[in-house]
Amino acid sequence: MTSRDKHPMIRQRPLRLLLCLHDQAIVEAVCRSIDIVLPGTETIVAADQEMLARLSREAFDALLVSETVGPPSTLREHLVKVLSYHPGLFVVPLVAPDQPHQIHCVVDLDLPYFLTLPLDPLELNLILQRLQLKIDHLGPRQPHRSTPRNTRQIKGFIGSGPAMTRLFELIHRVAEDDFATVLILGESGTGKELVAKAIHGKSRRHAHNFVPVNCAAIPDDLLESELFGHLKGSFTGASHNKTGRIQYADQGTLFLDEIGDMKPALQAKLLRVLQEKEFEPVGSLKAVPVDTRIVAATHCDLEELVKKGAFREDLYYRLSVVPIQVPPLRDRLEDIPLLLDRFVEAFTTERSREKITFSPEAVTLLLKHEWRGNVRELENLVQHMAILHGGKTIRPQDLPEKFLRHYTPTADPDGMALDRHLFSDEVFLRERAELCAPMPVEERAISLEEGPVDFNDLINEFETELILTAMRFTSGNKKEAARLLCLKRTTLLEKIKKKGLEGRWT
Ligand SMILES: Nc1ncnc2c1ncn2[C@@H]1O[C@H](COP(=O)(O)OP(=O)(O)OP(=O)(O)O)[C@@H](O)[C@H]1O
Repeated sequence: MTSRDKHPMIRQRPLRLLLCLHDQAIVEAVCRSIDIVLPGTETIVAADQEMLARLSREAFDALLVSETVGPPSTLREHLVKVLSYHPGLFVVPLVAPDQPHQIHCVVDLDLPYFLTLPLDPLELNLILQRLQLKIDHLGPRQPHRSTPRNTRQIKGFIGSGPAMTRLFELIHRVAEDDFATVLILGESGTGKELVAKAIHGKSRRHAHNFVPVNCAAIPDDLLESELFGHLKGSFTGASHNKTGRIQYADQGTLFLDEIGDMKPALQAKLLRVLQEKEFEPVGSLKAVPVDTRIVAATHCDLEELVKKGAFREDLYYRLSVVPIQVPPLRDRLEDIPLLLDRFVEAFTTERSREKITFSPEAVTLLLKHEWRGNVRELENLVQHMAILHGGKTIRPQDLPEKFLRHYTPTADPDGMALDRHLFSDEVFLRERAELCAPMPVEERAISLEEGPVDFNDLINEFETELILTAMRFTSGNKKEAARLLCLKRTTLLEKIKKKGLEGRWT
């Protein structure tokens, strides 16, 4: 009879432990003790970069963690994140007594269990026994991640770290005050439009229209009548009265994306709407009252534009009553596993495709990427992978080249070098191109020897061909075409309209 059989209250559920330890000798010592004290335990060893990703995706009973070779703050940073995302997890840091910052970290975070280095086998065994007891009394482990503390989550909006928690809090507060103008700042693809929609959705205006206008995608001469509307005959081509988008946003929210691209004459007219709550359609002298909340967004440095005289200072101050900064994805890498889950679920369900999963090694590489295109880049990657590898687990060698800078093929048990070419970007693009016939984007040799070329004409022509290609490829599905081109749907719609391309892809 074993010692466990003598204690009927102790169940025999095998445990799952995550070890994030930075010395192979310590890993071996811990594994030896586990084999003796907790036989049958599943032990997973992870590098510190993949620790958070694994904890988000899989269920573990405990984490044993020691400090990386990185800066001294790493252990604390990791522990703060782990404790806030997984409050029920049994966390045991391994600390060196001659490293005061490590001891402070345990004390400050009020961690009940820790081990000191060098490891004392008796101390280790004791901790492991406590772990078994605690877990058997607490019942089954929580599947996957738990909801972060103090987060007022917003449906469909992924974000778990402190910066996103603050953002959600701000969205709720701004939504309650229904008049203040909001200026959303952040790099392209960080989710500025999602923030604007969330503010609208949480405000009392939610039953009315949310009207987005991309100021960069509409030609300057059309933007005024798009926004404010016009009277029949007010200019050549104005064959009928037109209602402006601002009117559609009455009682609702007008979202002015890329506000930094708005020309000064129009800025003055917008300022009037903000100050007087009324506007005049083009060609009319009669002011129309309007009750709309204006939410603007930009990836530009508006203060810099003000200094250069390209943006009105008074409008800048009017717009930025409440500035909201959306953090870039590289500053919130902990969200990547959650975003992956969400985008896989959304894309495969919407397109009736087989699901994909990302291997821990692939996730580790994603955590090292710079994400200049932010969340939109991640969303596009998921779609790219789901098209190519539906039903499979994505391994490092399946990822596009740009993710492999930190990858060592020798560490790849499957021999990346052998099948890398099968999954490259070029193959993906070729497959996609073959499906898309006829293919209007031709190979073109541009020679400057024959004289100057018109840069704008060429770019314009290429843009047209690119849009037509995407529209043909998606059989006229604008939403899907916008995805393939990494554009917002509204931007694509504006471009199609501006260039008169409607129907030309058939
Ligand atoms: N936190 C998030 N959770 C879930 N999806 C997100 C999140 N952030 C962004 N997305 C998705 O990423 C894509 C890009 O987001 P969005 O269009 O809001 O970015 P943006 O900052 O307005 O981009 P741009 O500056 O190019 O206009 C959208 O499909 C959006 O739904």
